[in-house]
Amino acid sequence: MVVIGAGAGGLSVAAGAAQLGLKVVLFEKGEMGGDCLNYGCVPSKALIAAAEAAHQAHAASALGVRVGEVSIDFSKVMAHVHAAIAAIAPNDSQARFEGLGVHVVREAARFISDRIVASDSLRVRARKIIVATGSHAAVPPIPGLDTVPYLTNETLFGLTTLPERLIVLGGGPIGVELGQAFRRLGSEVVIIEANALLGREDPAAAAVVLAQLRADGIEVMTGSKATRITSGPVVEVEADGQTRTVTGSHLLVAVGRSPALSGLDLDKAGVETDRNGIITDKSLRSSNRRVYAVGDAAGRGQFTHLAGAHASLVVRRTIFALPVNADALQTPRITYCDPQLASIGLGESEARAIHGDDLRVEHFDFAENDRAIAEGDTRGFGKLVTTKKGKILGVTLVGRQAGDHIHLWSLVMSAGLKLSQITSMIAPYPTRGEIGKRLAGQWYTPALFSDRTRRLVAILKHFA
Ligand SMILES: Cc1cc2nc3c(=O)[nH]c(=O)nc-3n(C[C@H](O)[C@H](O)[C@H](O)COP(=O)(O)OP(=O)(O)OC[C@H]3O[C@@H](n4cnc5c(N)ncnc54)[C@H](O)[C@@H]3O)c2cc1C
Ligand SMILES: NC(=O)c1ccc[n+]([C@@H]2O[C@H](COP(=O)([O-])OP(=O)(O)OC[C@H]3O[C@@H](n4cnc5c(N)ncnc54)[C@H](O)[C@@H]3O)[C@@H](O)[C@H]2O)c1
Repeated sequence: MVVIGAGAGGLSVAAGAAQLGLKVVLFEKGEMGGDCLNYGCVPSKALIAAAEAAHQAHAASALGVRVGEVSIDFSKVMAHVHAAIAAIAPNDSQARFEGLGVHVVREAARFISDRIVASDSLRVRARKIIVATGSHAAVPPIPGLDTVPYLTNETLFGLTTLPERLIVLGGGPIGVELGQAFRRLGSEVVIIEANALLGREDPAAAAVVLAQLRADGIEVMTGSKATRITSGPVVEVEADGQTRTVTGSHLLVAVGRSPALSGLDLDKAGVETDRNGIITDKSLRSSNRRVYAVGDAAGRGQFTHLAGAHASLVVRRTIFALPVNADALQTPRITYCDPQLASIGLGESEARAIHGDDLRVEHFDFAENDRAIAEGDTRGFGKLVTTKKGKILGVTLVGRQAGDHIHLWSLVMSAGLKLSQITSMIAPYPTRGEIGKRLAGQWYTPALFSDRTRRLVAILKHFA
């Protein structure tokens, strides 16, 4: 087996296949661990941890805790970011994978034919080839952008001084997480978003995040398109037919991701692609029956946990010849801003577009959750969307640590559990996680306390 790319997806396939006794050649042209370890999840969450600590220090006075003046030592913050990468790196290292029996080649790979892959020093004829080359920051064709220096996720974590005024282009998960982190570390931040902030998520949940970003002092411009960029950087922005300029000290481009497929010579292998990535069937197989795609390169979503899920499907399919279905995966999505926004399955409007009136929506505010009250942080809510018969279609949670509380729903949806199984669970008190059981319980409330049930109880009491 040949695996191209040693990120979350490629490493998981390589580890699984090698431990099952296959001969595996793994090509990696950059850092072992790919985007997640080096330029994505790990450094961003380490930066967010520092920003959160600064924010909590400021917020402590509301709970009666006085903290002295809070100041940021940016070089120490960055040292923490790089220490987190270094602590996790051994898991993804060349030495570890060679120890598992993988032949690791630190070179760029490309297709020579439908089953031959080559790098500068090696040529391999493979039975199965897994493309796990990930994605990179999309650079939009905004006039002038190519004439000014700008940051992407690949260069941002190399900063040695805190940006004075950071302009963030794009209000998706990357722009929101990093924009808020830099604001809380002391930068002035402007987020320029062409449409709605976190536009793929429930609008009411995104509004809770938007309110917090503004309370943090971030200037969030929604419905605002960057139309020209000149040095400064100065960004010309169009909104509601008006043009205004935004000036900063640094510019971060976070307007989406493009699959990293250039230089692979996929046409020589007959592998078809579209703008999202390699076109695959439900078993993640491409138009070439020997070639599979996983992770960001497969264009089915961009999450480390999804890349890992793809890897296990590909191992099952290619090694055990078992049927698998990547179309049926239920993938949780979490934006690690504060408050966190976590969701799985369909949002309310998507569900309505598919199921029309055959829909029920349960809503529960953290303001009614005892733990949230005790913590003095009642921002956010949970929303459960089902069919009228109770089939679970999706869940959105927005609030402190919402990401940890979407796990329940990930299990429920992937295992096809019923709402009644959630209500029969004992949820420990007082936890924010109780919101899951409350949403499920609320679904039964109208039927439980209906006139019909009362009439039934009136009859039963004569026999009890
Ligand atoms: C700032 C940021 C924050 C993120 N935060 C999160 C998060 O909190 N949670 C989450 O789930 N996801 C997060 N993501 C997304 C996550 O990083 C990606 O979904 C994940 O890394 C995809 O894994 P992958 O294996 O598909 O690709 P990658 O991790 O990108 O790995 C691909 C590898 O292939 C190599 N490669 C490419 N072409 C070739 C070639 N021709 N030959 C040899 N090697 C090649 C690359 O060098 C790279 O190492 C974040 C992304 C960013 C940018
Ligand atoms: N916590 C996580 O799991 C996490 C964190 C970061 C990234 N990711 C993954 O990486 C993906 C990419 O994130 P992203 O935020 O770069 O992309 P995105 O596509 O999710 O959001 C980009 C935003 O930029 C806006 N935009 C596009 N062109 C613009 C322009 N010219 N001017 C102003 N705004 C413009 C879009 O409207 C969109 O809202 C995510 O969708 C996610 O799958 C995950």
